[in-house]
Amino acid sequence: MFRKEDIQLGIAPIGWTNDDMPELGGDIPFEQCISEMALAGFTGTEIGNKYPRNIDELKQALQLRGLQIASAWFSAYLTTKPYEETEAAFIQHRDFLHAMGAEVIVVSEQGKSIQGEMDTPLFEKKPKFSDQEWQTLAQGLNRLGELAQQKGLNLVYHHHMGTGVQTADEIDQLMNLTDENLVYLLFDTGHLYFSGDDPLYILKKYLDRIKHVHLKDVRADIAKQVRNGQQSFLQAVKQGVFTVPGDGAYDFLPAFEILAKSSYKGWLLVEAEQDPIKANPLQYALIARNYIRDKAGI
Ligand SMILES: O=C1C[C@@H](O)[C@H](O)[C@@H](O)C1=O
Ligand SMILES: [Co+2]
Repeated sequence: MFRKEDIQLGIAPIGWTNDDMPELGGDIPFEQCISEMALAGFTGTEIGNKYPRNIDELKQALQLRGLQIASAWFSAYLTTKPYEETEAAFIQHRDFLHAMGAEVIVVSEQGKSIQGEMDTPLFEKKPKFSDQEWQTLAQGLNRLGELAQQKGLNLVYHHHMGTGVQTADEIDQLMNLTDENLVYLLFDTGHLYFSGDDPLYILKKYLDRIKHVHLKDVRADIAKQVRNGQQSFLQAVKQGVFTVPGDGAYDFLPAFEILAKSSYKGWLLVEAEQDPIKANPLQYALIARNYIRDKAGI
């Protein structure tokens, strides 16, 4: 279905160790994490907090296992802090990713976000941006997008549960307000499904602006409990709302077909944060790898 030369397959470290909740997988060493990624058949990864920040050390550890850095998450605070603060941090992050050979920078606006708050109900307390905040966010992202391109990278915006850019309407708003040649989109199946939106609506509408993909599946019964029980994002993750493709409720086949027919070239990155005690990371990485081989033909 996909042409092998167009696609690189990666997996995020968040199934081994969760940066937001170190109690999930805090004891799993970095080397075990990246060795198991390679063993499961992946050739790339994003960055977790256990990864060495020394460029040569990180490159060597990855090269030994045939892995590359696909990208790394960047938290922007454009709506709540002076632009210059976000810009200074972004430049450092960009230069690190450039040195690591990545081609995209994952950006998420964390101003007003509740995704890291353990007791804040996800659906009831979801932030909403004012008109002024939307303008500030869009202008700031355009400027960051330009900075990314100065080093040959593209900014891909990560819509995310518990943030001001979560729903399909909010993604529409962001895409309308930002420059299509500076701000691109990261398509994350799990966040759209959990939000109650149709991932295919976003995929089809913004196919030309999607430059990075996170493959995340959802356990629908847990998603429903979280919504009805007024639980937080972190509580949802702890309970196992997310899992790898092939283990949850989302059928990836239509999305794979659309991407394969499009001009998409880049990463498909499995990302399934869950408790590694309940879901053995190597076992789940293999479930994902086999599912992708079966459904996407790569
Ligand atoms: O891309 C992501 C990065 C994680 O830190 C985040 O919480 C997760 O849900 C995600 O999609
Ligand atoms: Co993601």
